[in-house]
Amino acid sequence: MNGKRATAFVPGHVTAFFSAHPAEDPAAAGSRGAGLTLSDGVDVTVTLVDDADAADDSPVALALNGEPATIGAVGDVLAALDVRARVTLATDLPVGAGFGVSGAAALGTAFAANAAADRGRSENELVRIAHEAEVERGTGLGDVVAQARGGIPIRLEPGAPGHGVLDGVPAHARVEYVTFGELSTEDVLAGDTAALTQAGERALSRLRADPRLPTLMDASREFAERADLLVPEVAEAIEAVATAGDSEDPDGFGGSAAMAMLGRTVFALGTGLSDAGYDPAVCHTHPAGARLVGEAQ
Ligand SMILES: Nc1ncnc2c1ncn2[C@@H]1O[C@H](COP(=O)(O)OP(=O)(O)O)[C@@H](O)[C@H]1O
Ligand SMILES: CC(C)(COP(=O)(O)O)[C@@H](O)C(=O)O
Repeated sequence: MNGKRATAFVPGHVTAFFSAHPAEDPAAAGSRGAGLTLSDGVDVTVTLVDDADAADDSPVALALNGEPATIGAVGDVLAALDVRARVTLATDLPVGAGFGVSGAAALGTAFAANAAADRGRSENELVRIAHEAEVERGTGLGDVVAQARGGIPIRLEPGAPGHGVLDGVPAHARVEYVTFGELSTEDVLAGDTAALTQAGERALSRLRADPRLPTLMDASREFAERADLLVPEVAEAIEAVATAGDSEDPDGFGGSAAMAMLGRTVFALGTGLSDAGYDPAVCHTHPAGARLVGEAQ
């Protein structure tokens, strides 16, 4: 066992709305859209493993909150960097529920493996490697570039650095969320995305004309309906938050909830879900993007 290791933190990312833009080159493929990066995220620790210690040919052994797990993009990132490692993910976020955990795992693995194995890649190169892995696995399109940026990213053009163009909503907010279960990103992305993409482009035009949080939330609600993605539990919660929304909310975001793409998850600004009688997880928008948080021999 070589034992050299590094840890990266990557914020979670809920997509408010998106349009899908496939392309042959995975660096050019991606999505347009907008979402919130979250102070709840994923700590990714990469520990190098000597060839002699590796049980088989696979470049990675992955654990998620202490349990063995498989996230294809993580192995692909290690292979791209020619690194063999154990990867451990620690997160409070639900998996498969629209928080971009797979994107965070891929991006955090890229940052931490580069540091642990001293691969000398730049941030843009690492973001591209993680983005390509995520796109090729069909587990996400725009989470990685959003998580590399932080804040409240607007994805104006799809793709990795060199292709994609990002902007942001200059704001900060308390965020509440409740998850009712998983929704398969792979299944939705593999299906017919024409209606979804039309709805996503419309939502993006609205946000570009008025880059403020209330508009982002409103465009997100309209997107979920037009793209026919709303699930009943989430629709009910959005309605309940709207009804309770007249109560005093210190952040002034009363009544604003929307569905996280792609999960059976509702997120609200301020105290929207608490005011509606739910018992949500609470975090904030995250001011910065993915970063290394530690290295050790
Ligand atoms: N326990 C698990 N539940 C769901 N997905 C898991 C689990 N362990 C690993 N995975 C992998 O994580 C991916 C889901 O990642 P995530 O980004 O959280 O979902 P989403 O795309 O909804 O945001 C799945 O594609 C799956 O391969
Ligand atoms: C919405 C999605 C395509 C998937 O997001 P998630 O399910 O969180 O992986 C995202 O990557 C995006 O491009 O906005």
